[in-house]
Amino acid sequence: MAQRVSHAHSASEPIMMQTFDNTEKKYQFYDEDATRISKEIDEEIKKDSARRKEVQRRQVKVMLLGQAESGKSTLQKQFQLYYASQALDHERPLWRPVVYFNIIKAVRMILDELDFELSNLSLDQTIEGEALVHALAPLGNVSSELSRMRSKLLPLVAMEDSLASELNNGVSITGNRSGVYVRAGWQALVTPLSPNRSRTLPGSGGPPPAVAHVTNLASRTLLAAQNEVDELWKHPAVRILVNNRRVRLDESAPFFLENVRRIAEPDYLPSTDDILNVRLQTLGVAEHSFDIDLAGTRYNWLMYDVGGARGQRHAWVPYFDDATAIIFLAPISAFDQYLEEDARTNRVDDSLQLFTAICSNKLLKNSHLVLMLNKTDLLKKKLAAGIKVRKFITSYGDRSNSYSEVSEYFRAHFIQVHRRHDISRRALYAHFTSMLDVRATQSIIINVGEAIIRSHIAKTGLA
Ligand SMILES: Nc1nc2c(ncn2[C@@H]2O[C@H](COP(=O)(O)OP(=O)(O)OP(=O)(O)O)[C@@H](O)[C@H]2O)c(=O)[nH]1
Ligand SMILES: [Mg+2]
Repeated sequence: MAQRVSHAHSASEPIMMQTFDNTEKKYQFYDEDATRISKEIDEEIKKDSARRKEVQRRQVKVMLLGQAESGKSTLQKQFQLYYASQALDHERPLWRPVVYFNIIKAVRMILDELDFELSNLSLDQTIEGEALVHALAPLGNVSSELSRMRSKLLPLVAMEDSLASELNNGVSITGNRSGVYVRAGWQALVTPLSPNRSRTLPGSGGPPPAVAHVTNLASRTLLAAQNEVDELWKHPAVRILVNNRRVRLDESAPFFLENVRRIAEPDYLPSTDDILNVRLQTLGVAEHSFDIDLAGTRYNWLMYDVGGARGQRHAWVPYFDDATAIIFLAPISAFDQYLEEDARTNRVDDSLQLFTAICSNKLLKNSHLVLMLNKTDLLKKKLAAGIKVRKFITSYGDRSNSYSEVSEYFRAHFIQVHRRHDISRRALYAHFTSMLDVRATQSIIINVGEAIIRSHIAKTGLA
């Protein structure tokens, strides 16, 4: 067996050699070809990687950080208004259900509070309680008047959960005093495709029928109940409760309730002010993208708007290590407020703690840092209404309760945190802002935007 094989082997040797020679040539041919192709692929990979690097170098990643209700999403809208106003216009009709939702939630909260206060009035022995009894006394018995309004408002209030559930992608949420939570990027559900959009958006051609249906129903119900909404908001008992801060409405509620007749019009289209005033809690992280031109070069601006409540903050970290810049928002009007998620923590204290964590975070050591001391308009209003800072922040002591002194006091605290805890001793760019003021905010946006891009250029060596 072995021999036969050996014989067969030797007999076929020349042929085999011949074959081998040919294969060699073929291999050489293949080798040349493969080398050329491989070189081409290498070149392509290099070019592709250079292209990607170039795209990345032109990409500016900005994170908006701060506690819940600090104004992050409002700042995002202001950026959108300045750099991608077409996209905002495109979205305009889709803010309708959210505006309706804001009104309905406020009406429901007022009615709940009226019920609670009027039935517990005689039980409240505190100074505030007695003051309230005293203030309400001249109104006489308002119960029947209020219950008439309540029954007229019932169909409107009944829409809160279905509206929230549609905006919340079908997740049914029971309304409660602390508010209804709406998921991140709700536009994903109701916004048609447009350029300069959030990444999560589908390419649908308009709001799905369920959202459109519930929006139209809310619109009709509001049209029918607008007189009662107006009457309720202007009712002396409600005025007293609001002025005595017994009803804790969302900050934007007065704006919408005062504008209810305009909003109840059947052809209502949300104005820019409406869009800026709307309160919609962000859940998770929403990415927004638009282009910014600076000195003839186009930069792709990626803005990350995060949920600021304590339970949301863990979702921020994965975005930290390549963040070009952090814009930290601290609402300094919140000195008399406490966290919704922890009623013992003063909101300004929480902002200072959060800012300490951001300044000392190693992953953020190379990020450009901007601080916005926001809601200065509300701070001015609160101080003008006689609310004393020292009542809530004892260390404020006997300083004057004037806007200039109070705002400077808060600024100094944030600057001190930065000085003590900043990990890389970088510069801090601080601004006083009022995010509802379009003109003032736009000029800050231009400033901040350019400073961030310049710092990006300096770090990446881009020209
Ligand atoms: N008066 C006043 N209201 C503001 C200002 N900035 C934001 N608001 C309002 O404050 C509310 C909360 O603002 P958002 O932008 O939703 O807050 P946020 O930081 O995104 O909150 P989360 O998404 O929960 O983290 C909205 O109703 C805004 O209209 C401001 O400078 N002044
Ligand atoms: Mg938000």
